[in-house]
Amino acid sequence: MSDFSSPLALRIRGLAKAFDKPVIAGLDLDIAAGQLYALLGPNGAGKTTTLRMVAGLAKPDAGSIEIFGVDARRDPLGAKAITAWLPDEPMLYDKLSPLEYLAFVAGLWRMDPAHAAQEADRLLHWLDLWEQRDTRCEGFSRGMQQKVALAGALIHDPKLLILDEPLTGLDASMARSVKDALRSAVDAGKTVIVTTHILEVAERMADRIGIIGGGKLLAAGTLDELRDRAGTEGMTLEDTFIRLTTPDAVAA
Ligand SMILES: Nc1ncnc2c1ncn2[C@@H]1O[C@H](COP(=O)(O)OP(=O)(O)OP(=O)(O)O)[C@@H](O)[C@H]1O
Repeated sequence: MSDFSSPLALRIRGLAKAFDKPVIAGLDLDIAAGQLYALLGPNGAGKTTTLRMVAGLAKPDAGSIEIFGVDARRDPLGAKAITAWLPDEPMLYDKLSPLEYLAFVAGLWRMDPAHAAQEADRLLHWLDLWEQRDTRCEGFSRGMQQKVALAGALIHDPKLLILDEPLTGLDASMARSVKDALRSAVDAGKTVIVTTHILEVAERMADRIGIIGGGKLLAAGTLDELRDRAGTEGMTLEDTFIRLTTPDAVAA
């Protein structure tokens, strides 16, 4: 059962991108608003490339991308204003403290400084970084840096939040705290897209899952829908993923 009663946060049609060979070739993808969506696929399937095109960091060769109805190719600034992108290795200015970093990012978005300071307070409390607000980021653990980067991604109150492998390298407790933050962002009305190789994360967290392979969307749906499609009822997402991404997978 598809859930497209809510508006679409992301609508992709016919997306194509080649480097020395085609990576994405005719990708169609719909993601409804207010969900946590996990984008899966084998190594090199083009997940990061797709999401970089959505975030306006790579130019598609063909196709269309709409973010909450905003055409990201015609109106890149309008699309960026409602989108946050968190790469797998977020870049922080590590000589800055979290408060300074957030003020800097807010400045790039030309936010009103008083409003930005309020938002920074709220985010730093929410992400449990308040005690470290004036400490330079350079000494922070990877998980803390990830959370500062997440705060930076959220400071301009984007509707769509895209995170590339947000849990890589985090210990169990930090991973839990990032997962909780993402879930509460969805509960607060945001749409969150994550890529992950940790299938258990997709299995437990995602409202819907999309699997990319061969440059296209191979399958999408809830875990149960994917299992139905793969004929792996009662089996794990890993079994389902392997079934759907092997060369004789069920055609989309
Ligand atoms: N800037 C680039 N120049 C040349 N090739 C690139 C570039 N970016 C990506 N590629 C190639 O595009 C393909 C898809 O890469 P991409 O990082 O999008 O895959 P992915 O699904 O995110 O993979 P992974 O799961 O391993 O992170 C790979 O073969 C990669 O080498």
